[in-house]
Amino acid sequence: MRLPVALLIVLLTAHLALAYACGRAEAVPPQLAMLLVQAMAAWAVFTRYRRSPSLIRLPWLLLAVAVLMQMLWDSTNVLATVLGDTDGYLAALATVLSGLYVIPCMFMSTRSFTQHEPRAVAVLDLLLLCMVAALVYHFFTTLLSGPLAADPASIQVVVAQADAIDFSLAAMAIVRLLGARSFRWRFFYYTAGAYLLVNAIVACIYNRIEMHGLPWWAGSLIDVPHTLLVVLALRQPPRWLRSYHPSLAVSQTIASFAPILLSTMVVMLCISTSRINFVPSLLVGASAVLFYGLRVAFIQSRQIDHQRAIDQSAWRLEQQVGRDPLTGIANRTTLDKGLREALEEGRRTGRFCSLLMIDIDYFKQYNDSLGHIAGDACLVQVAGALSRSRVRVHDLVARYGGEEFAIVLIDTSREMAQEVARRLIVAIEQLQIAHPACPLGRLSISIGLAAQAEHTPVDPVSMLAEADHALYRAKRNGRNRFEAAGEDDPSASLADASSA
Ligand SMILES: Nc1nc2c(ncn2[C@@H]2O[C@H](COP(=O)(O)OP(=O)(O)OP(=O)(O)O)[C@@H](O)[C@H]2O)c(=O)[nH]1
Repeated sequence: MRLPVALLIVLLTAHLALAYACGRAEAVPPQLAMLLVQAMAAWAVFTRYRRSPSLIRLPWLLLAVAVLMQMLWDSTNVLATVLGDTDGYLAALATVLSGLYVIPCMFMSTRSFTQHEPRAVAVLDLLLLCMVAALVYHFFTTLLSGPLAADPASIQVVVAQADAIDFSLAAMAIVRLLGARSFRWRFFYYTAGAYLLVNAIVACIYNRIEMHGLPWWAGSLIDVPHTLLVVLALRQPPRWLRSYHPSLAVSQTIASFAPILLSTMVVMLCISTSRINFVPSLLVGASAVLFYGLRVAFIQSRQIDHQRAIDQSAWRLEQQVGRDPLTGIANRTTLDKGLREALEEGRRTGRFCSLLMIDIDYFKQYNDSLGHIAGDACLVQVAGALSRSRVRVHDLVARYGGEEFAIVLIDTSREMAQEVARRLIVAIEQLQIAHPACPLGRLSISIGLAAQAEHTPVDPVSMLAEADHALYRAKRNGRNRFEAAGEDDPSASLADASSA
């Protein structure tokens, strides 16, 4: 930091001394010193660019390009003086560069720089800014050539126009500083905003002094914003910049407002240039409005796509949360919810539901003799067979836990549920899953049945307890069978399903 500051002091002193010695601000030697100060500013910004993480590199690069364009603009003026540019080509080129300098500044102050922004939006902004640069050039050249050039009022219009542009650029950067939530972005807008503001003030003073003839020291004014830029870009950022945190609402409002600033600024510019260049101003102004509309349309369509993707993943997540990961059927949470809804529906409509609790017989022995992997595969097979054997699509087949399953049969009477239970026992038999440790030699299930009645509570716990109790009886009574709750009388006990 010490070396650049020392160099800067040498250059600033040299500028003043050379201007004093030459007696003119526009003399070539002092202007060369000024160009070196600008080169230092571009180098300082470029150093920041190289040190920044990739997401924030582009704005620093744009700021460096803006300084380089100013440098190019001043170099063209120096060259015109050295060559004694009689045809005014170099002066015209300087005017073009003064217009182009606006582009990177506007771009860095109005872009959102988010990765989600569609590429088409960046292209539209760039296109609009190129049109603005062309308009500014056209406007300046019309005013400064031909009959209007002799009129002092023309010069005043150009100066006022330039001031309006410079102060708007500074204002845009400062507004972005107030809305930046990340410290790195705040630091960028702080540096850019301070530079653009001082640049606008200096240009405003310089242009007004120039109208009455420049004193020898006036050129040093142009060094001020560039000196500031070197100091700000190389120095440690001030502390308040770290502690300032805009709220999310403020930050979002400013970020979404930035593109409107660009269009508004272009339309205002077009209104003021339309007095001299009516058709080009009208074209650029209309494009600003049209491009803003297109930008909103592009962003909205991208947001609809994002929303759709979010909805899909939320739906997938919901499915996963309510599913048993091994068998893919509903899990205990979904069962509780589905059973409660079925009970409420039954109570409201009088179309009662039934519940089957299903348990695989001797499953511990199955695991012990064939291993847990085979046990898992067996659970998947049983779950598939139960799902295929349900009566209605709305019937809920769930894994209750371990080797226990449950089925909620909507609008199903006790008699119909008994019929379903019988069918399920047969369906598992038909799977013909060998079970060496089972007396039957193949896998079987036992079922406990509970049917909803007028008095059944809507809370699923009591119905689950009833069905579980019936299941316990089915196990006790020999397995491979079903029992219905409330039929404790052995004569009412339902027959072995295989004999049904
Ligand atoms: N492979 C596998 N086994 C499981 C899983 N969940 C529970 N089990 C096993 O299931 C067996 C259940 O055993 P028990 O509760 O004694 O019941 P059972 O052997 O079927 O006897 P009964 O129900 O009386 O016929 C235990 O050995 C558990 O380890 C699972 O996800 N995968």
